[in-house]
Amino acid sequence: MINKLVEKIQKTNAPIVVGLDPMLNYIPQHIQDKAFRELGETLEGAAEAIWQYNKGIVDAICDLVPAVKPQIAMYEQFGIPGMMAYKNTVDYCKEKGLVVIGDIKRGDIGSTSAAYAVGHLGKVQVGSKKYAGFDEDFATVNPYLGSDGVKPFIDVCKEENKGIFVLVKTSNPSSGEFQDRMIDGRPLYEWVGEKVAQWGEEHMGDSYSYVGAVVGATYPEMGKVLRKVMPKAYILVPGYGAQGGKGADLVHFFNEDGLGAIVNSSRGIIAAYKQEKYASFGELNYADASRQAVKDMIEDISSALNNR
Ligand SMILES: O=C(O)c1cc(=O)[nH]c(=O)n1[C@@H]1O[C@H](COP(=O)(O)O)[C@@H](O)[C@H]1O
Repeated sequence: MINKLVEKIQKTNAPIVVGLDPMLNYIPQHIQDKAFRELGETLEGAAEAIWQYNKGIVDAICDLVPAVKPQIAMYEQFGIPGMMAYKNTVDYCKEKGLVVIGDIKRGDIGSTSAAYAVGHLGKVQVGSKKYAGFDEDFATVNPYLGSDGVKPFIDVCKEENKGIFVLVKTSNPSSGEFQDRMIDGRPLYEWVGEKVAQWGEEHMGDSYSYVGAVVGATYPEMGKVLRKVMPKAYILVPGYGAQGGKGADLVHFFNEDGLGAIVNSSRGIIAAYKQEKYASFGELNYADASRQAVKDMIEDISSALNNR
């Protein structure tokens, strides 16, 4: 999967992942009205609205980008119907040839992590049969329970040729509360980055590891250090757009070959039609606004990389 991701990034020339983090208040009124007419103002109605909204966006952007990252919380809040919308989204994106990064941020004690890994990336044994559950291509993993929580994911990744992105330095304002704490003269995120590089050696693709890292666009200086600490880890970089990250902040997350990082934007793309810049598209053409926002993001990142 890491090889497929790298190939698709090279083919599209777009080191970009579109975050599918649907909130009801981003969903155009006509989509909500139709779903509520059919299914009522219910969890089912909300899930249908999310699914139709996602489908419109995916159809509009699937030829431009290599990957999408559905954030499971946005679906989970709508209970079982929400989870069905998540699964439909994962399957639809895969059908469209997109690499799917399930943003599930799991991590627990060993046996529990193993169950999460099987449920999202692997196959569960039922009697003599095996079934895939959610079947994403990659998942995000929280490593702060230590190796026991991460290793089961790596084991499943080896069996299934799938990958993970391990949280190293997150984009949120309070991420430093714990992650920046100095331990033996180095911040905790650097220790975690070093561990990611070691875990990564266990499962290498052609040029990058199946074990990637998450480092927020909002901390470019730390990104620069972490790029060197984990030379073979693909870095998933959230925080672009809505959280303030810009193309110019991102250059050090990439290796000299222009590879090594993939930048996420969720609200900045999927709710683009709500921004003044794209308002002329109108609510009905929300997906065209998302397409234009993707093109602008590609341009912003390529020109930053060309000018470095
Ligand atoms: O793992 C992530 O994707 C993630 C890590 C991180 O440090 N910061 C972060 O924002 N994210 C996710 O990236 C997405 C950012 O969304 P926007 O701010 O709307 O682009 C959300 O799905 C977050 O959960």
